[in-house]
Amino acid sequence: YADAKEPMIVTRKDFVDSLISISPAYTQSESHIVSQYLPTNYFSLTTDHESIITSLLELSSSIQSQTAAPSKMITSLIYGPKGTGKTTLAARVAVLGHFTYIKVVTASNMIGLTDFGKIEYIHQVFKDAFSSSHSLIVLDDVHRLVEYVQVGDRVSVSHSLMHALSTLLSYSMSSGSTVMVIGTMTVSHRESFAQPINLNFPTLFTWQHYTPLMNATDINSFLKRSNINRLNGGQFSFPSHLSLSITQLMNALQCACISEGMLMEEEVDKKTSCYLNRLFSQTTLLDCLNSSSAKNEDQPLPSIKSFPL
Ligand SMILES: Nc1ncnc2c1ncn2[C@@H]1O[C@H](COP(=O)(O)OP(=O)(O)OP(=O)(O)O)[C@@H](O)[C@H]1O
Repeated sequence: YADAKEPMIVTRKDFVDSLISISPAYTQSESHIVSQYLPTNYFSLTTDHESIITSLLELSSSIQSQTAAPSKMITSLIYGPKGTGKTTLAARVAVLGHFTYIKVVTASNMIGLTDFGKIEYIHQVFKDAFSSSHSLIVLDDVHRLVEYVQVGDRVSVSHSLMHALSTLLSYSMSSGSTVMVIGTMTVSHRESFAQPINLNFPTLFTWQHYTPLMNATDINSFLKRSNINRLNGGQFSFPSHLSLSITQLMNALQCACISEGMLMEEEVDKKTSCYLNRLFSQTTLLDCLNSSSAKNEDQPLPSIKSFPL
Protein backbone atom coordinates (compact mmCIF):
# COMPACT_ATOMS: atom_id res chain seq x y z
CA TYR A 1 0.00 0.00 0.00
CA ALA A 2 3.03 2.27 0.21
CA ASP A 3 2.61 3.16 -3.49
CA ALA A 4 -1.12 3.95 -3.22
CA LYS A 5 -1.96 7.48 -4.37
CA GLU A 6 -4.81 7.89 -1.88
CA PRO A 7 -4.37 7.10 1.85
CA MET A 8 -6.40 4.06 2.86
CA ILE A 9 -9.36 5.02 5.07
CA VAL A 10 -11.11 2.38 7.12
CA THR A 11 -14.68 3.37 7.88
CA ARG A 12 -17.28 2.11 10.35
CA LYS A 13 -19.02 0.37 7.43
CA ASP A 14 -15.86 -1.72 6.85
CA PHE A 15 -15.99 -2.89 10.46
CA VAL A 16 -19.68 -3.77 10.20
CA ASP A 17 -19.16 -5.58 6.86
CA SER A 18 -16.27 -7.58 8.26
CA LEU A 19 -18.36 -8.68 11.25
CA ILE A 20 -21.09 -9.90 8.91
CA SER A 21 -18.66 -11.87 6.77
CA ILE A 22 -17.11 -13.68 9.76
CA SER A 23 -18.59 -17.10 10.45
CA PRO A 24 -17.36 -19.47 13.13
CA ALA A 25 -14.51 -21.58 11.75
CA TYR A 26 -15.88 -24.98 12.65
CA THR A 27 -19.63 -24.53 12.43
CA GLN A 28 -21.90 -25.34 9.54
CA SER A 29 -25.35 -23.89 9.25
CA GLU A 30 -28.32 -26.21 8.91
CA SER A 31 -29.08 -24.89 5.44
CA HIS A 32 -25.61 -25.94 4.34
CA ILE A 33 -26.23 -29.46 5.64
CA VAL A 34 -29.61 -29.60 3.95
CA SER A 35 -28.33 -28.50 0.58
CA GLN A 36 -25.27 -30.68 0.57
CA TYR A 37 -26.44 -33.96 2.04
CA LEU A 38 -30.21 -34.05 1.70
CA PRO A 39 -31.90 -34.86 -1.59
CA THR A 40 -34.40 -32.26 -2.80
CA ASN A 41 -37.07 -34.95 -2.87
CA TYR A 42 -36.61 -36.86 0.37
CA PHE A 43 -38.91 -39.84 0.73
CA SER A 44 -39.18 -42.64 3.24
CA LEU A 45 -37.22 -45.66 1.96
CA THR A 46 -38.13 -48.46 4.37
CA THR A 47 -39.76 -48.69 7.79
CA ASP A 48 -36.27 -49.48 9.16
CA HIS A 49 -34.95 -46.16 7.86
CA GLU A 50 -37.81 -44.28 9.48
CA SER A 51 -37.35 -46.03 12.81
CA ILE A 52 -33.62 -45.19 12.76
CA ILE A 53 -34.53 -41.50 12.50
CA THR A 54 -37.07 -41.86 15.31
CA SER A 55 -34.65 -43.63 17.64
CA LEU A 56 -31.79 -41.21 16.94
CA LEU A 57 -34.06 -38.24 17.65
CA GLU A 58 -35.28 -39.93 20.84
CA LEU A 59 -31.69 -40.56 21.94
CA SER A 60 -30.84 -36.96 21.17
CA SER A 61 -33.68 -35.55 23.23
CA SER A 62 -33.11 -38.05 26.03
CA ILE A 63 -29.53 -36.84 26.65
CA GLN A 64 -30.71 -33.26 26.32
CA SER A 65 -33.34 -33.71 29.00
CA GLN A 66 -30.94 -35.27 31.51
CA THR A 67 -29.42 -32.84 33.96
CA ALA A 68 -26.26 -32.31 32.03
CA ALA A 69 -23.40 -31.93 34.43
CA PRO A 70 -20.83 -33.01 33.45
CA SER A 71 -21.27 -33.11 29.67
CA LYS A 72 -22.78 -36.14 27.99
CA MET A 73 -21.93 -37.84 24.73
CA ILE A 74 -23.95 -40.43 22.87
CA THR A 75 -22.47 -42.40 19.97
CA SER A 76 -24.35 -44.19 17.17
CA LEU A 77 -23.14 -46.06 14.13
CA ILE A 78 -25.31 -46.26 11.01
CA TYR A 79 -24.11 -49.16 8.87
CA GLY A 80 -25.51 -50.90 5.84
CA PRO A 81 -24.78 -51.81 2.24
CA LYS A 82 -23.34 -49.10 0.04
CA GLY A 83 -25.78 -46.45 -1.12
CA THR A 84 -28.57 -47.29 1.33
CA GLY A 85 -29.02 -43.72 2.53
CA LYS A 86 -26.77 -43.70 5.63
CA THR A 87 -25.46 -40.15 5.17
CA THR A 88 -28.92 -38.92 4.24
CA LEU A 89 -30.33 -40.33 7.50
CA ALA A 90 -27.65 -38.55 9.50
CA ALA A 91 -28.40 -35.29 7.65
CA ARG A 92 -32.12 -35.74 8.31
CA VAL A 93 -31.42 -36.16 12.04
CA ALA A 94 -29.22 -33.05 11.85
CA VAL A 95 -32.10 -31.03 10.48
CA LEU A 96 -34.81 -32.40 12.77
CA GLY A 97 -32.80 -32.59 15.99
CA HIS A 98 -32.68 -28.90 17.04
CA PHE A 99 -28.91 -28.97 17.47
CA THR A 100 -27.04 -25.79 18.31
CA TYR A 101 -23.88 -26.98 16.55
CA ILE A 102 -23.62 -29.38 13.61
CA LYS A 103 -20.47 -30.57 11.94
CA VAL A 104 -20.13 -33.22 9.23
CA VAL A 105 -16.59 -34.59 9.11
CA THR A 106 -15.76 -36.12 5.72
CA ALA A 107 -12.54 -37.28 4.10
CA SER A 108 -12.93 -34.49 1.55
CA ASN A 109 -12.86 -31.87 4.37
CA MET A 110 -9.35 -33.09 5.18
CA ILE A 111 -7.74 -33.40 1.76
CA GLY A 112 -4.08 -32.37 1.90
CA LEU A 113 -3.78 -32.68 5.69
CA THR A 114 -1.14 -34.92 7.24
CA ASP A 115 -2.25 -37.50 9.82
CA PHE A 116 -1.29 -35.00 12.49
CA GLY A 117 -3.30 -32.26 10.75
CA LYS A 118 -6.34 -34.55 10.51
CA ILE A 119 -6.12 -35.42 14.20
CA GLU A 120 -5.90 -31.71 15.05
CA TYR A 121 -8.88 -30.97 12.85
CA ILE A 122 -11.11 -33.70 14.31
CA HIS A 123 -10.00 -32.86 17.85
CA GLN A 124 -11.01 -29.22 17.25
CA VAL A 125 -14.43 -30.37 15.99
CA PHE A 126 -14.99 -32.25 19.27
CA LYS A 127 -13.77 -29.30 21.35
CA ASP A 128 -16.12 -26.95 19.47
CA ALA A 129 -18.99 -29.40 19.90
CA PHE A 130 -18.46 -29.40 23.66
CA SER A 131 -18.50 -25.59 23.65
CA SER A 132 -22.07 -25.57 22.39
CA SER A 133 -25.13 -26.65 24.36
CA HIS A 134 -26.42 -29.47 22.13
CA SER A 135 -24.18 -30.64 19.29
CA LEU A 136 -24.12 -33.19 16.50
CA ILE A 137 -20.96 -34.52 14.89
CA VAL A 138 -21.37 -36.75 11.85
CA LEU A 139 -18.32 -38.88 11.04
CA ASP A 140 -19.21 -39.75 7.48
CA ASP A 141 -17.71 -42.91 5.94
CA VAL A 142 -15.49 -43.55 8.96
CA HIS A 143 -13.34 -45.96 6.94
CA ARG A 144 -12.34 -43.08 4.67
CA LEU A 145 -11.49 -40.87 7.65
CA VAL A 146 -8.99 -43.43 8.90
CA GLU A 147 -7.55 -43.98 5.41
CA TYR A 148 -8.77 -47.56 5.06
CA VAL A 149 -7.19 -49.13 1.96
CA GLN A 150 -7.60 -52.73 0.85
CA VAL A 151 -5.15 -54.20 -1.65
CA GLY A 152 -6.00 -57.85 -2.27
CA ASP A 153 -6.24 -59.54 1.12
CA ARG A 154 -4.24 -56.80 2.84
CA VAL A 155 -5.88 -53.93 4.64
CA SER A 156 -4.15 -50.81 5.83
CA VAL A 157 -5.48 -48.05 8.07
CA SER A 158 -3.91 -45.09 9.81
CA HIS A 159 -3.48 -46.38 13.36
CA SER A 160 -2.79 -42.90 14.70
CA LEU A 161 -6.15 -41.70 13.35
CA MET A 162 -7.90 -44.81 14.67
CA HIS A 163 -6.44 -44.22 18.12
CA ALA A 164 -7.36 -40.53 18.04
CA LEU A 165 -10.94 -41.27 17.00
CA SER A 166 -11.35 -43.99 19.59
CA THR A 167 -10.13 -41.63 22.29
CA LEU A 168 -12.42 -38.85 21.10
CA LEU A 169 -15.41 -41.20 21.07
CA SER A 170 -15.14 -41.32 24.84
CA TYR A 171 -14.19 -37.67 25.17
CA SER A 172 -15.72 -35.65 27.95
CA MET A 173 -15.56 -32.07 29.20
CA SER A 174 -17.05 -30.46 32.22
CA SER A 175 -19.00 -27.98 30.11
CA GLY A 176 -22.48 -29.35 30.73
CA SER A 177 -23.08 -29.73 27.00
CA THR A 178 -24.61 -32.73 25.23
CA VAL A 179 -23.02 -34.18 22.11
CA MET A 180 -24.35 -36.78 19.73
CA VAL A 181 -21.88 -38.49 17.38
CA ILE A 182 -23.20 -40.39 14.37
CA GLY A 183 -20.74 -42.49 12.35
CA THR A 184 -21.57 -44.04 8.99
CA MET A 185 -19.90 -47.11 7.51
CA THR A 186 -20.67 -49.90 5.03
CA VAL A 187 -21.32 -53.43 6.28
CA SER A 188 -18.09 -54.78 4.86
CA HIS A 189 -15.99 -52.05 6.47
CA ARG A 190 -17.75 -52.64 9.78
CA GLU A 191 -16.80 -56.31 9.56
CA SER A 192 -13.18 -55.64 8.77
CA PHE A 193 -12.94 -53.05 11.55
CA ALA A 194 -14.32 -55.48 14.12
CA GLN A 195 -10.83 -56.90 14.76
CA PRO A 196 -8.72 -56.46 17.90
CA ILE A 197 -5.95 -54.93 15.76
CA ASN A 198 -8.43 -52.25 14.77
CA LEU A 199 -9.50 -51.75 18.42
CA ASN A 200 -12.84 -53.47 17.63
CA PHE A 201 -13.68 -50.06 16.34
CA PRO A 202 -17.45 -50.49 15.67
CA THR A 203 -18.01 -51.46 19.32
CA LEU A 204 -16.88 -47.98 20.35
CA PHE A 205 -20.28 -46.77 19.17
CA THR A 206 -22.89 -47.51 21.81
CA TRP A 207 -25.82 -47.74 19.40
CA GLN A 208 -25.81 -49.55 16.08
CA HIS A 209 -28.41 -49.03 13.34
CA TYR A 210 -28.65 -51.08 10.16
CA THR A 211 -29.89 -49.57 6.88
CA PRO A 212 -31.22 -52.37 4.67
CA LEU A 213 -31.55 -52.53 0.91
CA MET A 214 -35.02 -51.76 -0.41
CA ASN A 215 -36.96 -54.93 -1.14
CA ALA A 216 -39.67 -55.22 -3.79
CA THR A 217 -42.37 -54.10 -1.32
CA ASP A 218 -40.36 -50.98 -0.41
CA ILE A 219 -39.64 -50.20 -4.06
CA ASN A 220 -43.23 -50.72 -5.12
CA SER A 221 -44.39 -48.50 -2.28
CA PHE A 222 -41.92 -45.82 -3.42
CA LEU A 223 -43.05 -46.17 -7.03
CA LYS A 224 -46.67 -45.96 -5.93
CA ARG A 225 -46.02 -42.65 -4.19
CA SER A 226 -43.81 -41.26 -6.96
CA ASN A 227 -44.88 -39.33 -10.00
CA ILE A 228 -43.13 -41.89 -12.14
CA ASN A 229 -45.67 -44.59 -11.45
CA ARG A 230 -48.59 -42.17 -11.49
CA LEU A 231 -47.64 -41.39 -15.05
CA ASN A 232 -47.69 -45.10 -15.64
CA GLY A 233 -51.21 -45.37 -14.21
CA GLY A 234 -49.75 -47.01 -11.07
CA GLN A 235 -49.41 -50.24 -13.02
CA PHE A 236 -45.73 -51.07 -12.65
CA SER A 237 -44.76 -53.71 -10.11
CA PHE A 238 -41.13 -54.41 -9.30
CA PRO A 239 -39.87 -58.05 -9.52
CA SER A 240 -40.33 -59.62 -6.09
CA HIS A 241 -36.92 -61.27 -5.68
CA LEU A 242 -34.83 -58.16 -6.27
CA SER A 243 -33.41 -55.87 -3.55
CA LEU A 244 -31.67 -52.62 -4.41
CA SER A 245 -29.94 -49.74 -2.72
CA ILE A 246 -31.51 -46.33 -3.27
CA THR A 247 -28.47 -45.40 -5.39
CA GLN A 248 -28.96 -48.43 -7.62
CA LEU A 249 -32.67 -47.73 -7.99
CA MET A 250 -32.12 -44.07 -8.87
CA ASN A 251 -29.27 -44.91 -11.28
CA ALA A 252 -31.33 -47.56 -13.00
CA LEU A 253 -34.33 -45.26 -13.39
CA GLN A 254 -32.16 -42.43 -14.68
CA CYS A 255 -30.26 -44.71 -17.00
CA ALA A 256 -33.44 -46.27 -18.39
CA CYS A 257 -35.02 -42.85 -18.92
CA ILE A 258 -31.91 -41.65 -20.74
CA SER A 259 -31.93 -44.74 -22.93
CA GLU A 260 -35.48 -43.76 -23.86
CA GLY A 261 -34.19 -40.31 -24.81
CA MET A 262 -35.70 -38.51 -21.81
CA LEU A 263 -34.58 -36.96 -18.58
CA MET A 264 -36.30 -38.44 -15.55
CA GLU A 265 -36.76 -35.14 -13.71
CA GLU A 266 -38.12 -33.44 -16.81
CA GLU A 267 -40.52 -36.23 -17.57
CA VAL A 268 -41.74 -36.31 -14.01
CA ASP A 269 -42.06 -32.54 -13.81
CA LYS A 270 -43.75 -32.09 -17.13
CA LYS A 271 -46.02 -35.06 -16.45
CA THR A 272 -45.36 -36.42 -19.91
CA SER A 273 -45.15 -40.13 -20.49
CA CYS A 274 -42.42 -42.12 -18.77
CA TYR A 275 -43.74 -45.64 -18.89
CA LEU A 276 -42.07 -47.88 -16.39
CA ASN A 277 -43.24 -51.09 -18.02
CA ARG A 278 -41.50 -49.98 -21.18
CA LEU A 279 -38.42 -48.81 -19.30
CA PHE A 280 -38.10 -51.94 -17.23
CA SER A 281 -38.36 -54.19 -20.23
CA GLN A 282 -35.24 -52.57 -21.66
CA THR A 283 -32.03 -54.58 -21.73
CA THR A 284 -30.39 -51.23 -21.04
CA LEU A 285 -32.03 -51.09 -17.64
CA LEU A 286 -30.65 -54.50 -16.80
CA ASP A 287 -27.22 -53.41 -17.97
CA CYS A 288 -27.56 -50.38 -15.74
CA LEU A 289 -28.55 -52.51 -12.77
CA ASN A 290 -25.67 -54.88 -13.33
CA SER A 291 -23.07 -52.20 -13.92
CA SER A 292 -24.08 -50.36 -10.74
CA SER A 293 -24.01 -53.63 -8.81
CA ALA A 294 -20.50 -54.35 -10.11
CA LYS A 295 -19.26 -51.46 -7.97
CA ASN A 296 -21.20 -52.69 -4.97
CA GLU A 297 -19.43 -55.60 -3.34
CA ASP A 298 -21.99 -55.57 -0.54
CA GLN A 299 -24.86 -56.62 -2.74
CA PRO A 300 -24.32 -58.49 -5.98
CA LEU A 301 -27.40 -58.38 -8.16
CA PRO A 302 -28.79 -61.38 -10.06
CA SER A 303 -27.37 -61.82 -13.53
CA ILE A 304 -29.31 -60.52 -16.49
CA LYS A 305 -30.43 -64.05 -17.38
CA SER A 306 -32.11 -64.56 -14.02
CA PHE A 307 -34.05 -61.30 -14.29
CA PRO A 308 -37.63 -62.08 -15.33
CA LEU A 309 -38.56 -60.22 -18.47
N1 LIG B 1 -34.71 -40.98 1.62
C1 LIG B 1 -34.19 -40.63 0.44
N2 LIG B 1 -34.93 -40.03 -0.49
C2 LIG B 1 -34.42 -39.68 -1.68
N3 LIG B 1 -33.15 -39.89 -2.05
C3 LIG B 1 -32.35 -40.47 -1.16
C4 LIG B 1 -32.82 -40.87 0.13
N4 LIG B 1 -31.80 -41.44 0.81
C5 LIG B 1 -30.75 -41.38 0.00
N5 LIG B 1 -31.06 -40.79 -1.17
C6 LIG B 1 -30.13 -40.55 -2.29
O1 LIG B 1 -29.43 -41.76 -2.53
C7 LIG B 1 -28.04 -41.51 -2.74
C8 LIG B 1 -27.23 -42.30 -1.70
O2 LIG B 1 -27.54 -41.81 -0.41
P1 LIG B 1 -26.43 -41.70 0.73
O3 LIG B 1 -25.20 -41.02 0.22
O4 LIG B 1 -27.10 -41.13 1.92
O5 LIG B 1 -26.12 -43.24 0.95
P2 LIG B 1 -24.92 -43.89 1.76
O6 LIG B 1 -25.44 -45.17 2.30
O7 LIG B 1 -24.37 -42.92 2.74
O8 LIG B 1 -23.87 -44.11 0.59
P3 LIG B 1 -22.35 -44.66 0.71
O9 LIG B 1 -22.41 -46.06 1.20
O10 LIG B 1 -21.86 -44.58 -0.73
O11 LIG B 1 -21.62 -43.73 1.62
C9 LIG B 1 -27.85 -40.02 -2.64
O12 LIG B 1 -27.85 -39.47 -3.94
C10 LIG B 1 -29.08 -39.54 -1.87
O13 LIG B 1 -29.44 -38.22 -2.25
